[in-house]
Amino acid sequence: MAATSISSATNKLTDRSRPLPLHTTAAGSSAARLSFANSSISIQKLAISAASRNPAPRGSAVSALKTARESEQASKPRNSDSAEKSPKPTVLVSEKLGEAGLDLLRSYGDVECLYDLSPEDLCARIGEFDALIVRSGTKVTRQVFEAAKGKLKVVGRAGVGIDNVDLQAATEFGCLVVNAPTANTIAAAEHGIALLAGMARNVAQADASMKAVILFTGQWQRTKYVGVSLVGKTLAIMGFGKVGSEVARRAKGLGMHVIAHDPYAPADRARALGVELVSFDQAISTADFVSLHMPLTPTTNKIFNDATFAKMKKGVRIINVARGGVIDEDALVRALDEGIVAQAALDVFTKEPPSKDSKLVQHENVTVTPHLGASTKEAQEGVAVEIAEAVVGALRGELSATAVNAPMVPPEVMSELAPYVTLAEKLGRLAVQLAAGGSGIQSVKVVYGSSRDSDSLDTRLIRAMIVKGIIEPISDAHINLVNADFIAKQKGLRISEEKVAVDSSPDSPIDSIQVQISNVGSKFESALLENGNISIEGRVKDGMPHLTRVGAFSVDVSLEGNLFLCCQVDQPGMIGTVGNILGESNVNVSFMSVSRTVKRVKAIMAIGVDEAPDKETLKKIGEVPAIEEFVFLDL
Ligand SMILES: NC(=O)C1=CN([C@@H]2O[C@H](COP(=O)(O)OP(=O)(O)OC[C@H]3O[C@@H](n4cnc5c(N)ncnc54)[C@H](O)[C@@H]3O)[C@@H](O)[C@H]2O)C=CC1
Ligand SMILES: O=C(O)C(=O)COP(=O)(O)O
Repeated sequence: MAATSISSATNKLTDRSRPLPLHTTAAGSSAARLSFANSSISIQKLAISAASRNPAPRGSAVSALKTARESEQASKPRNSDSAEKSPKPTVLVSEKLGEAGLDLLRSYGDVECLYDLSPEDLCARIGEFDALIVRSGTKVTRQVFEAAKGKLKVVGRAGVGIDNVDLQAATEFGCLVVNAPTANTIAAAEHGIALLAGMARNVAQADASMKAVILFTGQWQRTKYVGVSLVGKTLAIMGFGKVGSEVARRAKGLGMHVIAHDPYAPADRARALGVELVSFDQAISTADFVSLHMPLTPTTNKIFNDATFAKMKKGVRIINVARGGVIDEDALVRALDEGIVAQAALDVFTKEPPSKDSKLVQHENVTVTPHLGASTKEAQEGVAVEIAEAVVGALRGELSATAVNAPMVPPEVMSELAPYVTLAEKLGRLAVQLAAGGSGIQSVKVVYGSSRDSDSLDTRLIRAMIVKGIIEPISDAHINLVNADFIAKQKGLRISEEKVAVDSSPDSPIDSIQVQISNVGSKFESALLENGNISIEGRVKDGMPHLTRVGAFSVDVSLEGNLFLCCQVDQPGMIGTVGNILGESNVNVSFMSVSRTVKRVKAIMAIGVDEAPDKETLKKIGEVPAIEEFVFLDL
């Protein structure tokens, strides 16, 4: 058997006492259950936590999987009270959004448009909403997530840049962040080209001066605004992504020589456009025009500063339609004053709007626009629909393709893994209940038996659910795919994964899942392997999760209801004895499996029960002389 290590998440955080500020879920809400998996947990819960107490969209353009809610509604009587009273999800739109997007949102939830909210007002109102849709003007800070008190499930950024959203805080609070990355690309590129050409020919300055001069003196100044030509000049595109590539394409059409710097851009895309990828220094030192198209990140923050301006060709011209923060604005003013930078055309600023006395905005060699890159009618309609679809999809429990802070799990992987999702959570729950109290769980190993190779086995979903199963019973955390790894880290839980090659049908992604907890004692010592790890293993059989191994014992019991594990002397009459005690207390046995390692020495019984036995019943079982140990587990 070949074992392959898949991945691991490690951390050393040990503060177990601090409650995590996570939102509450409607765990157990029937509305949040997936029908296709016979599953008692939901992808909704998993992706965004109980976000789906909502009716199905009416006539919406959202392309989506049929939701659990829809299936459930369909199977309910028409006049079902609970269905009628289900509140619609609430959506706050805090900046101007195209009508088509608003219509789509309104077809699904209750939408409130509250433009120009102050940060305080946003915090005061946010607790009423399941979703928030913003553009670049709303700062979605940690305070906003705190004020949401767990209600907020998704933040939709109607545009590309998500630097105004505190992603770390969103992740910690289990809130999904989605953006609309494609609909404004052309608009931003066209604005970049407009600024490039307008700056080169002093269009804005000439326009302003002509209006002012004609009004007051009637003069006609033609010599002051002599420009520079673009043809044959070198343009450096800094950030060769969607917008950068489109600017490059257009600049080529203007006869410019285009080079680009982007550490992550594929060379073939550049080659296809006739663009040479060069180093940062080569780009800035050889270009006549430098156009910025990278995101604002800690790495790119003020990446254009005194030192970088000093490396530029004297008389360089700069265009920025990306983010103001990539430029040290004071350094740019100095470079303009010294003539290193001849001109700058800026759509974006470190602080928006910039202060009234901004030297940069006032500079005579600077052309400015108030963050208009995405502001075309076409782009705004497109962005609005793109973000509305993503937000509605997220509220319906789908993992959006534009999720910014969650792993993207394609729908086909989701549906294939759905039965294992249930199994994974139950194994996590069982494993943690087998751990002896008092000692913190720090190390969990998950072993997947699979005939697939590691690359085609996407285990993020499964891992998240194991984490959920382990952590939720012992804390107040509510775990979903967004925050599972983060919370595991917070709790000091190291999860390592291993794949063991087995000869099973390639149609099923996973044959078995084994969860091992190391370095803790067990309440049920028979669950320990020789290496001292608590170990349980499960499989999906006929779509249902089964427990198939406890420690070294093979069992086979469907994971439904609750579970007894008994270890007893392997002798006749044990099944009857325990069965009688349960029967006398009206506890119905649903499944039973007996396993032993050595005949007449030791055996274990795994007994599924529909009802939780009372204390007296448990006491009676404990008093059976041949029973060495037993544990009652809540599934
Ligand atoms: N002014 C406006 O209204 C608009 C501004 N934008 C901004 O334009 C920028 C680009 O947007 P897209 O092209 O859609 O994003 P994108 O993600 O497609 O492209 C960004 C590119 O920057 C590259 N990059 C990252 N770090 C870099 C670094 N240190 N040096 C060089 N390149 C680096 C990435 O590899 C990526 O290829 C973003 O900042 C976005 O917020 C986008 C749309 C409208
Ligand atoms: O999409 C982006 O990154 C933008 O900068 C556009 O911003 P806006 O939505 O126009 O505030």
